[in-house]
Amino acid sequence: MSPTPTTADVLERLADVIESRLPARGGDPQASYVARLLAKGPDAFLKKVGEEATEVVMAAKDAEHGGDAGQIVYEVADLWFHCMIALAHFGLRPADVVAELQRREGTSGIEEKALRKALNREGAGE
Ligand SMILES: N=c1c2ncn([C@@H]3O[C@H](COP(=O)(O)OP(=O)(O)OP(=O)(O)O)[C@@H](O)[C@H]3O)c2ncn1[C@@H]1O[C@H](COP(=O)(O)O)[C@@H](O)[C@H]1O
Repeated sequence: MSPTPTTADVLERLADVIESRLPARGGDPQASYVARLLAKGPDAFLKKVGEEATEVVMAAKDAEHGGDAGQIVYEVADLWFHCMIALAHFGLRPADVVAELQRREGTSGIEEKALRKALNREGAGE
């Protein structure tokens, strides 16, 4: 029996497939949705990122009013997928995002925001 794939396995495998669709890797826009978006360039896939983010918001608002929470999963999957296309275009991997989240682990958002404000004030010579 094959082991259950971890979240990281699935993201890494998808990132490999997306990378294989890059124009520099010979991705075929006739045969692949990812290759088609990558060939069109950043405006095309960034537009999709914006649209999918809006769809996540709409699904969450629906769920708040008694709609199906499963729809949020569906829309977040679309959003992550299109974000991964953007990452691939810029030579980045899901592991880079995970590393950034790991770096933030244990730092309260409130603390981090206060530190950022203090640094900005210092930078402005206040
Ligand atoms: N995870 C996905 C995935 N999620 C969503 N989509 C596609 O994303 C597209 C956009 O979704 P929308 O809901 O916005 O659909 P739409 O409004 O018809 O799209 P547009 O006309 O605006 O482009 C749809 O065509 C979906 O099929 C995906 N297409 C591919 N993958 C993965 O990427 C791999 C490579 O795909 P290809 O490059 O197409 O072979 C696949 O094997 C999958 O693992």
